[in-house]
Amino acid sequence: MRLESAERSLDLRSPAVMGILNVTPDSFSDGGRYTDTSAAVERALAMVEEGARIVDVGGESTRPGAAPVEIRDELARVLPVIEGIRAHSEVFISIDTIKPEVMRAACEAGADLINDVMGLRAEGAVEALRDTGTAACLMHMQGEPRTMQRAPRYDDVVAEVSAFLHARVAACVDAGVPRARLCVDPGFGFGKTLEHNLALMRALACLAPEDTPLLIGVSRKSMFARLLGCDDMAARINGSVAAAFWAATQGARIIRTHDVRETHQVLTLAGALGADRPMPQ
Ligand SMILES: Nc1nc2ncc(COP(=O)(O)OP(=O)(O)O)nc2c(=O)[nH]1
Repeated sequence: MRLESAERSLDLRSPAVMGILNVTPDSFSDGGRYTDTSAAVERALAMVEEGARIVDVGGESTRPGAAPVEIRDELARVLPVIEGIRAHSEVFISIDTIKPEVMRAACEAGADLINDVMGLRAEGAVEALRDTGTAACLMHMQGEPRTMQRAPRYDDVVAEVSAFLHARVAACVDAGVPRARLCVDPGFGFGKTLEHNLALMRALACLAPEDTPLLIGVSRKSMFARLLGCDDMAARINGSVAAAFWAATQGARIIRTHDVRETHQVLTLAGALGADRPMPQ
């Protein structure tokens, strides 16, 4: 399995680690740490050394209640960082944004993947993907960041999230985007209760369209606070890496994480055990 972009191709026969680089002042777990461009580029290169095969650059927090960011401010945050990483590394770079204008500019600056928590539903987003020739991650969210966690409700969360991911892939393919450039993500914590998140974790192997890589992002999320009783962010790493191991056994191909070294070690173990592929049903 591979994920194709205009300039690079990602081999996903074994799961890839996507290192999170939030260049925001208010991201829920690492906000404010990498607002200086050189510090952000240094962190990106360090994550590559630790085993990241994708670096996910985000300029706008998507946590519940986060303040929206103007296009010009988001561009000012992400473009220098993408250019700086590209000047030093051939690593796959993703841009975590919902705005088509930011997608286009980031891809121009060297990004290979559009990571859109809205599943490319904004007007012009699918066209931006088609025109830039990059890859994309299509994520499910119920509602919008400001309100999504107020009262998430589904008749069948697995069926509804899977149907959404199939529909977004079809929409992109119908618009002329090759399937080989697409991956999908159930969107843990994006309009989901703990029970919804756990149901999706149990059903990972059946969420994505056939031959479409599955990306998951549970790193340090509040689902672990409730389940494991660990409010402290650092204490959530055990749940995060255990979930990464589980996801690999269920066929997930990209694991989005703040803790790159630890996640890479866990996925290396999964590979050594022959466990990083879907278990026979
Ligand atoms: N594809 C994908 N992208 C995502 N982007 C942001 C967050 C939220 O986490 P984080 O980036 O750490 O926080 P913030 O949005 O506050 O910057 N989660 C996902 C996710 O689960 N999947």
